[in-house]
Amino acid sequence: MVEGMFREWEKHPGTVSGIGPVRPRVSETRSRQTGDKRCERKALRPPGIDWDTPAGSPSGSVCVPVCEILAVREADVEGRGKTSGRWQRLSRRPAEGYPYAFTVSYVERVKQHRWRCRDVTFQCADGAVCQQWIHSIRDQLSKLTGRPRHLLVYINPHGGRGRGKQIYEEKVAPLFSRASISASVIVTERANHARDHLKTDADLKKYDGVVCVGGDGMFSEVLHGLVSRTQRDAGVDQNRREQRLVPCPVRIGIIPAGSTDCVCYGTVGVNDPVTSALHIIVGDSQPLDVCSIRHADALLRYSVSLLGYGFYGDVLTDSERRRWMGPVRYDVSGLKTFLAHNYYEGTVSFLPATDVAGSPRDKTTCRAGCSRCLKDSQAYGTGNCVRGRDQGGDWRVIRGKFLAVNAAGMSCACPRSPGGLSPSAHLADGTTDLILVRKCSRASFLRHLLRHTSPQDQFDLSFVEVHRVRRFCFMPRRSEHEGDPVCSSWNCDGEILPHASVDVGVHCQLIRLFARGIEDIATP
Ligand SMILES: CCCCCCCCCCCCC/C=C/[C@@H](O)[C@H](COP(=O)(O)O)NC(=O)CCCCCCCCCCCCCCC
Ligand SMILES: Nc1ncnc2c1ncn2[C@@H]1O[C@H](COP(=O)(O)OP(=O)(O)O)[C@@H](O)[C@H]1O
Ligand SMILES: [Ca+2]
Repeated sequence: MVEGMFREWEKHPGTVSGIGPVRPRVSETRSRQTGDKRCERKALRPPGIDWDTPAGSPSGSVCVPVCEILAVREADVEGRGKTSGRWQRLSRRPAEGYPYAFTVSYVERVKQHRWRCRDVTFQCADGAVCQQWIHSIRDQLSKLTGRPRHLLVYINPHGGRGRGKQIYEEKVAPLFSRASISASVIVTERANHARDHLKTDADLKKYDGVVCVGGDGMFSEVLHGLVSRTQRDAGVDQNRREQRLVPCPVRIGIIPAGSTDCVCYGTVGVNDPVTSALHIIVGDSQPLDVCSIRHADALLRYSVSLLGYGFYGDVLTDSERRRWMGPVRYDVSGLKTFLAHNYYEGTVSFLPATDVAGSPRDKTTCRAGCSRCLKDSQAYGTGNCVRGRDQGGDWRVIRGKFLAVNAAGMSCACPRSPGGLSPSAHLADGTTDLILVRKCSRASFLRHLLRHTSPQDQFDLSFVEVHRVRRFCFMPRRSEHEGDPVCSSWNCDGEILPHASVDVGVHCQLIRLFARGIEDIATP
């Protein structure tokens, strides 16, 4: 019976609609919105009855890849279904003669890279058949490797608009529990709480992933905690440049609840907590390059998105005093910094990534399953980074007065700038895009800034240059006149780095996120 029933499934692995003689048939397509979740009632007909539609795609049928099924559960036959612990009426009374039912939750793509959890309930005449469906779907799900079962979650209760806890409890925890994922939750009590806990105390063997609920600053804490812990466990001294860093075995999930959320936005395509929770549940994996920032050979910090000196450093320094304003602080500080129009003198030396096919101006964006990341990382080696100063090619040196020196390890797309600082940057190719904005008039700089908000090329300006690099160094010029604003600080993924002189290298694919890159599909 079971074999007959699922024979078709084996022929079409990964699709529910191919189950065969008891293929789900639509009895009603009316759906109703319940917050983020829609309920819909469908009927399963037993073999041989009213089997009029040819195989393929009967009208109204659902075809869901198994890897996008989130959960399956028995449904109540009295016309009520169980949702998040609360009883809830389904849209229709059970069809006559079909007293058994089960509900499948699966991923539905909605607008702009957003995912939603959709429920469909199938009715069934026979209780044993119903159980076989449930067991078979569960069996298929259990064969999917890479789905997390146990997660360690850190929530920053003060990030963004201060809604991290609420977002987790209302939008994320119910999805995790539906997918039978257990979560140990820590609400942080101070800055660096998550970093320190990961560095020393957390029993990482118990978890398949670490999740942070907050902004880029909170992500940065988890990044530092995990990378340091991994190196310590592997006996690697991260302060010694010549040591190759060991990639982190534990994936990181980001539930966006911050002010910019650019790491989430640039790896998922949107900063939406439900979408990110669903990417975690299906066990996505996206490798990410990590820059190490050193000063006099000692490690200062790691960064994955923006490393910005001058304009973005000054915006961040000013914005820290205005935290009480919430995310709008960046606009206020941005305007103030723009009007101040400070420039900084210094020397940038860098090692161009001549061995990669792409360039920052080639308009080939990094998308889910990016072949360029795959090719370039294989050639370069995971965790690898150019170490010796003399290793790997010809350094270039540029001296000048800069409004901004930025390095974008990924696009840095965010709601403010959907293309980001470097729209063609790759998530996992082992390079970072070094953007130099030379001193120019306010009007010219404004033109450059405004282009971040449109498809226009922000690099196509005489005072801007961009290079894809493996490593770079910045050395500020010392002041000769007292009172000159000689040094800015670095904005390192949204954290202030008070050093001006730095040496930055890219470690190819040092970490992995519960994401898949931005999907290149037409959404409904
Ligand atoms: C005139 C409009 C110009 C818009 C230009 C937008 C460029 C935006 C590029 C943003 C790159 C962001 C990279 C991410 C950095 C984050 O790691 C980091 C931390 O995030 P978290 O708070 O979530 O922890 N965020 C930031 O450092 C914030 C950077 C935001 C910069 C905003 C700049 C606004 C500039 C406004 C200029 C106004 C000029 C108006 C003249 C009339
Ligand atoms: N409980 C806490 N109290 C104060 N600061 C915290 C706490 N937890 C985390 N932080 C710090 O808050 C800063 C901002 O966090 P983040 O989640 O990135 O929000 P935002 O995007 O609004 O900046 C980070 O530097 C982080 O280290
Ligand atoms: Ca990169």
